[in-house]
This record gives sequence, structure tokens and C-alpha cells, in this order.
Amino acid sequence: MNLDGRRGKVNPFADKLQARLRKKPMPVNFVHDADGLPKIILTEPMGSSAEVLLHGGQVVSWKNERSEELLFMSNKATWKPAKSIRGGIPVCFPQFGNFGSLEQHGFARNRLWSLDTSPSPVPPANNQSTVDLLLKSTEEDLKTWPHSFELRLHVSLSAGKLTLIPHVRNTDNKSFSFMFALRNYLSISDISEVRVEGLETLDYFDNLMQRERYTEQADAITFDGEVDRRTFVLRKGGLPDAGVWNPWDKKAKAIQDLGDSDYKTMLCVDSAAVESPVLLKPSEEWRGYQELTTVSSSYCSGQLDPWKVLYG
Ligand SMILES: O=P(O)(O)OC[C@H]1O[C@H](O)[C@H](O)[C@@H](O)[C@@H]1O
Repeated sequence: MNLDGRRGKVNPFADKLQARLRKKPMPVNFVHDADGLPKIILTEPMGSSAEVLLHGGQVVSWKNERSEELLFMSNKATWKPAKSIRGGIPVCFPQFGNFGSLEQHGFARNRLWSLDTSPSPVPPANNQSTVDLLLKSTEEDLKTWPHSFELRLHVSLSAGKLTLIPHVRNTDNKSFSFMFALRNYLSISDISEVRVEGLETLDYFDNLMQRERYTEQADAITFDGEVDRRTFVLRKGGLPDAGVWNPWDKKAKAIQDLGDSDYKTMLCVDSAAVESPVLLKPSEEWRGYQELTTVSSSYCSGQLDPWKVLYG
């Protein structure tokens, strides 16, 4: 995990140049899934694919070139508008968890987003399939969170890599602050065989201990055993915090849209801005960045330098 403390400042000059260099986007493959939810399917020449719903602006599937699913999705997930879907990559905005008075994890994951016809510029890249989504404040949401905003999410798929670039613009005439998280439900073979590296020596708040602050001492977070199978590498920018969540057995049973033993095959690792909410003045824009890649199981854990893993 590459923990990058930058606050996601946007450089307008670089962005203009990038916009000019940007290639014509590939056509968007837009379908309706079995539950009638509008869905975008991304594919790339090496054979991997991703599925993104307008509902929640949520990535609900990411498959590698062997068609193996890399994200967890609950069999009991509720595929209905106005409810969040248990799996994939929900977007938590403008609140994380119950750190505020809004609904849990904010309203963005429960809303119907639209296709973004005037997306913020992002760096050009070859052989990638992309979609741009947009969520704007609704009359309803303004009643509980009285700030006018535009939340954009750029999703791009290339061989072995899924990149999400969120932007938030303040379209109000006063400042506001918000929390943000991309909650990655990673599909894992067995929770007892998982290690999360890259968080050592960092401070964390334990939600099960009244949010007490601790410092991580171990060289990796483990959930019992120590065997590696698949390695995900998460790089991020503008999102200085990380969340790690697994409900374990008792809570899994209490969560309606999660199977009793699903906790064994999922782990949430979030890219987040929670401890210090992002402050935006009128017309200002914040940009975050998250890149997920997988590397082969032969990778030896304990030396997680994402650049070395990816580029040798
Ligand atoms: O069920 P959700 O609203 O998706 O929340 C899932 C989980 O997210 C957070 O990490 C909270 O700390 C948990 O208490 C909560 O159960």
C-alpha cells in the first residue's frame, strides 16, 4: 500500500494540457442488469473486465484476464435503488461511517448517479476502457447536507489495473468540508491467510474500542495465519487515511445482506480522507486517486514496495 499524504490539489495548467493530449474515449458499453439497474461494462484487449453501476457510482465487479472475480460481492446483496450494495467498491461521501449525523457512510452510495458528459481531465493512457460518472446534490440531500456539490468519478480499466479518480467540486457560495472513502471489498481466499502490509507504525482509531487511538506495531496486519495467495497492491493519493474492516463471525450473522460465513472471503481496505475532512472553498475542487493492481502469488510478503512489485 502506498500511503500518500497529499491532499489532492488540482493543477489547472497541467489539467488543460492533459485535456488536449487526451485521446478520444472508447465507446461506453451501457446495459441494464437482471435487476434493471443501469450498468456500464468496461473491457480491455487483454481480457479483463469491470462493471460499474449508476446506482451508487459503484464498481460491482472486476475480473482479471482469466475471468476470476477480484472483488467480493455478497450473494445476499440487495440490488435495489436507495440501498447500498454489499460488495464491490462503494463510494462513501460526504460522511464516513457514523462520524456525523448523516446516514451511515453518507448518501452517495445510495443515489442514482448519471453519466458525466463534461468530466474533469485526467492523464491520457493507452488501451484503457473508461467511464465518467457524476452525482450532484439533490433537493432532498440539501435538506440534510446543505451544500451544493458535484462529485465525479472516473473509472478506468487497463490490463491488471483498476483506477478510480474521484473529484469533488464546491458549487456552493460558501465553504464546506467532507469525508470521503473508496471502500474496496477485496475478494480473498480465506481471511486467516491474509496480511495487510504498509500500515505499520501508523496511528489508527479502533472502532471497537470507542475510537481509541493506537499505533500499529506489527510489521503487517494479520487476521490469524500468515500465508499469501493473491497480492493486491493499492496506491493512492489525496486520500491520506486507510480503513480496514472485516465484520468477523458474530457481526456477519447480524448483517442482513451478508452471508454468515462471508467474512472469511472478504476484506475491506479503504482509501479514505476521514481524520481531517477535506475543506473546499466555493469553486474549489479536490481530487483523489486510487489504483488497484494484483501481482502474482509468488510475490514474497514482508517487503511490500509497490513500485518494486509492479515495475521490478
Ligand atoms: O453496513 P455498512 O453501512 O456498509 O457498514 C459496514 C461497516 O463499516 C464501517 O467500517 C463501520 O466501522 C462498521 O461498524 C460497519 O458495520
